[in-house]
Amino acid sequence: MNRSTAQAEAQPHPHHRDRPAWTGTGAVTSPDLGRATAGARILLEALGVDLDNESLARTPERMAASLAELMSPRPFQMTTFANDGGYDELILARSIPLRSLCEHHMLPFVGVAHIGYLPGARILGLSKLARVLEHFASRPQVQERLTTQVAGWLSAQLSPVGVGVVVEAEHLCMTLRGVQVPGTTTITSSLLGTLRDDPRSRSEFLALTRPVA
Ligand SMILES: Nc1nc2c(ncn2[C@@H]2O[C@H](COP(=O)(O)OP(=O)(O)OP(=O)(O)O)[C@@H](O)[C@H]2O)c(=O)[nH]1
Ligand SMILES: [Zn+2]
Repeated sequence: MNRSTAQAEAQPHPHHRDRPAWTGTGAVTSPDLGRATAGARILLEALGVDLDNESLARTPERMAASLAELMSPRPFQMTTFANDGGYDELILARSIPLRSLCEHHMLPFVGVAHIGYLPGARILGLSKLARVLEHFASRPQVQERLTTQVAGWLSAQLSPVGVGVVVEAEHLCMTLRGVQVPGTTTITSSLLGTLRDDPRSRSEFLALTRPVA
């Protein structure tokens, strides 16, 4: 068993260029909750919210803590195993719940991801497919980048034959406000290696990620 840590990636990095290549952009640094609370108070008061009652008095603090929580991925161990049996078919985790924060409005987007790969010499602990999704979702995001970051991470960590990631999500900035189109979901995908280049593998992956009727 080969264990390396993804923990370091979640630590603050003063310079973006110091991050591992697969990190991509957008991981947050250590939050200053005191300053965030003061900022939330200013924001709410400027928006005309009266904080002078028991229920709302601690709302700036809760707001700061909630946003920080949504941007704090849980550290996880990266665990791979030798592909001793020479398994060479798709490994796919379907309908993994997803929550992230739209970086344009700081409102949630929620949905599911289907994450799969065709293994090479190593296979990944299954839970890590969900953990890596949470890892990249827990930061200000756009759905396209989230999708490619998860695929890029799997590719870099496992050197698999192919990788496929499909994300389907509802953006509250689009359904609750702004254009207000409830029920609209956005689908993004990132296919690498054989899953991108070989039409049969590609169709099999995309068929398996379609909603079950
Ligand atoms: N490509 C992409 N766009 C996103 C995502 N999340 C939100 N957006 C879009 O970001 C855009 C920001 O557009 P702006 O015109 O600057 O903001 P806005 O005035 O609030 O726009 P409306 O949402 O149309 O009211 C909007 O079109 C959002 O739908 C995402 O994950 N990917
Ligand atoms: Zn948005």
